[in-house]
Amino acid sequence: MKNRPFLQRLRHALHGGWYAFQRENSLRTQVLLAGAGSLWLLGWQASATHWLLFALASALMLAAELFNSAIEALCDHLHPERHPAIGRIKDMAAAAVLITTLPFVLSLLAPLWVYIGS
Ligand SMILES: Nc1ncnc2c1ncn2[C@@H]1O[C@H](COP(=O)(O)OP(=O)(O)OP(=O)(O)O)[C@@H](O)[C@H]1O
Repeated sequence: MKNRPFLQRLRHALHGGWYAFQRENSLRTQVLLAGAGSLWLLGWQASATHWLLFALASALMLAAELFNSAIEALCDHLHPERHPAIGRIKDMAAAAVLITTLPFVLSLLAPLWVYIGS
């Protein structure tokens, strides 16, 4: 199953993303936030640098959420019963997502800072 053709791997990745999107409320919320953030930057006629920062921050946040969802799904599959260790693992994965929301919010505030400073 290793070293499959690129198009096949791409199909698997898109399938995984779509599965997570259908299953996870928080991923859908973050996609919505990224969309709303794009409208916000459009409204500010943001510079290329601000768009780049926003794109990087959004990609980081969405990727972290996908990893979080994958860890949650793995935990639930391997250990469906409640256990303090599973709770801690899920809490750590959630903390990683929380950290990535900081650059996302900062990337949205960047045009505002430039405006206030000018
Ligand atoms: N099997 C378990 N054993 C112990 N605690 C758990 C277990 N499953 C979840 N928890 C606790 O509940 C919290 C929420 O877990 P859950 O799997 O419901 O994620 P979620 O709220 O759907 O997260 P997300 O919004 O990222 O999808 C975990 O962070 C953990 O503290």
